[in-house]
Amino acid sequence: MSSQSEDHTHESGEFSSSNETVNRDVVEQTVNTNVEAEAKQQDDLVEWLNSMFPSLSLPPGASEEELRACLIDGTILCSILNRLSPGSVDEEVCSDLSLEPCSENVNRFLAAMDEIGLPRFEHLDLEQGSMAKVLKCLWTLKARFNSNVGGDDIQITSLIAKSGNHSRKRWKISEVERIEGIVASQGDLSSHGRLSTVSGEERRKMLPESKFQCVLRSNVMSEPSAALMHHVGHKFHEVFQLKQGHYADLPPAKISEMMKSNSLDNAPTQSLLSVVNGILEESFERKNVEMPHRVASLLRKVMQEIERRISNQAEHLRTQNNLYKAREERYQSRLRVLETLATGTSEETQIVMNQLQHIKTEKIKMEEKKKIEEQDVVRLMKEKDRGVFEISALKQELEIAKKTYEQRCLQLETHAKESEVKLQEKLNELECLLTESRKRVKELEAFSELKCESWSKKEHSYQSFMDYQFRALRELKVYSESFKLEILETQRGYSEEFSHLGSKLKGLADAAENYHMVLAENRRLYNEVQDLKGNIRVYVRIRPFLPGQNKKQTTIEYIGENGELVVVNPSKQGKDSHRLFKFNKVFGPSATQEEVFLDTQPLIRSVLDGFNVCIFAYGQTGSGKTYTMVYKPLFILLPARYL
Ligand SMILES: Nc1ncnc2c1ncn2[C@@H]1O[C@H](COP(=O)(O)OP(=O)(O)OP(=O)(O)O)[C@@H](O)[C@H]1O
Repeated sequence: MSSQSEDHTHESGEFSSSNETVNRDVVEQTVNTNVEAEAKQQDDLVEWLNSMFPSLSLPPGASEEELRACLIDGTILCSILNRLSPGSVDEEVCSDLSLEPCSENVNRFLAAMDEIGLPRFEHLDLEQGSMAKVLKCLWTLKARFNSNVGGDDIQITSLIAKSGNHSRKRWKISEVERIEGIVASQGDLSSHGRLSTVSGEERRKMLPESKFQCVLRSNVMSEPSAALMHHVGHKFHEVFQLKQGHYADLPPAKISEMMKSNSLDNAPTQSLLSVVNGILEESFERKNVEMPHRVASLLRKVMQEIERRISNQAEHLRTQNNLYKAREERYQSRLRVLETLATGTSEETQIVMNQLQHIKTEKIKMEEKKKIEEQDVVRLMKEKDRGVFEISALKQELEIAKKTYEQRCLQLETHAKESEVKLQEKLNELECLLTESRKRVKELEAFSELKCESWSKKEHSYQSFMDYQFRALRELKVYSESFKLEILETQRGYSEEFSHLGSKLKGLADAAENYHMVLAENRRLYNEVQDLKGNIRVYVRIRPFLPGQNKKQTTIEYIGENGELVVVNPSKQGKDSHRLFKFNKVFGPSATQEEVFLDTQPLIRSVLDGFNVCIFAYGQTGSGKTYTMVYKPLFILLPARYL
């Protein structure tokens, strides 16, 4: 298959040997070409299968899946092989193929293919994925076995060579003989140029001849055609028919004729070599006898012809080598293209695998969902049973309720009849009451008439009272007018008095202003007096004995009115025992808090006048400093004008 597509590509020139960088267009073209070729091969296969097994009735252009469905059980495959090569698969087994597992049939077919030596496929190729390998196998089978005697002979030859002895065991002897007969009928394959398609190893097996003879048989030795051989090579045939020692006896005219003509060019190489061998053997036999000049010339001429052919062969081999190299490069580029395609296909396969994985995941989810739904169904069935049970219970309850309701209705009807009787009685009573009420209404109407009369009398009396009040009101208005006149008169008198008092008040304000001036002067004079009394004054207060103290141990001997104080010192004698001190004032033990405050009161007045004053107490602990300084009713004694 690849060989054909390769040839096709080569013919159409889609791939050139210099196409190192394969661009996308070329790739696409190649792919399209391959796809078209594969589609054609697939159609041919379908046609072939239909021709072999009409019962299959495969549609033209059947898809791979249709072919897979047809071939997957292996029956058709075994039948094909038995048709092409009867006995490849056991007939008895084949007749019972329907009872065999599918894989067994396929196994037999694959084993037979292995024995024959044709390319096979794997089970997986037949079961899933691309059918390319399976189709390729069938195509090869068709190509190899379909070629009969008049068909592609070299393919049959190749098949035999490849199959070897191993495959012959399975093949019928008659079949092998038939094909070998075909090969034998080919004669000299080199003359037809068909051996070139067979590999060197196969060629060696097929033609176990000497290397030299193989060279002679090669088509690249510029052998003359059969027609030419028939036309001009008869002379060499005659020479070849000569017995040893006769080359020297050939007439010179004949040798000249052979050398002058184009016979050498057209003679087969084998004949030329036979001539050389003959001449050489003859010269060896003659030993010391000199070879005739004409024979030597013929030998030289023949040798020159052989050399020319060998050089042509070498040139041809070089050309072939270059051709093979070019083809190899072309194959390399095609391989790269196919690798690129394979990479793309693997990516697509990866995507498909991912999608498959996704589908599997979704399938698992769906199964889980289905399980949940089944559980729901079971639950719903249970709920339904429970509902049915509840409905039956409710029906029973409804029956009971219905009976109860009927009894209740009967009771109510009885009660309604009793109530109706009672209501009738009540109605009678109410009619009696209505009659009585009407009587009362009449009585009340009479009473209301009486009341109306009394109310009319009262209205009359009220009317007279109102008239009296209106009269009194008019009188009051007259009085109020007179009062207004009096008030105006009084207001006038008051305004006169107010103006008089204003003049008096102005005089008083003037007097008060003079008074303030006098008062300021007085204050100034007062503070001047305080200054004159002394800015620093020292007072002494003698604390009385506290309860529990001995009153006889006093050191105060004399307290003068003018601030003199005499203190006695018992530890000293004479004049030094008495000391006289002079202060602004001395308060004795009997002096009260009020007395002390009265003496300091002017200083506090000076403070209120804005002068700075400081009073502090000095003395030993417990001498009465706090007692003296703290005098709570101090402000009560301030003169009223400073408050
Ligand atoms: N003139 C007084 N008349 C009666 N009791 C007094 C007099 N002076 C002081 N005392 C009494 O003497 C005691 C001591 O007085 P005070 O606490 O005033 O002394 P002090 O000098 O302030 O003492 P300290 O320096 O420890 O504060 C107090 O119990 C107080 O009542």
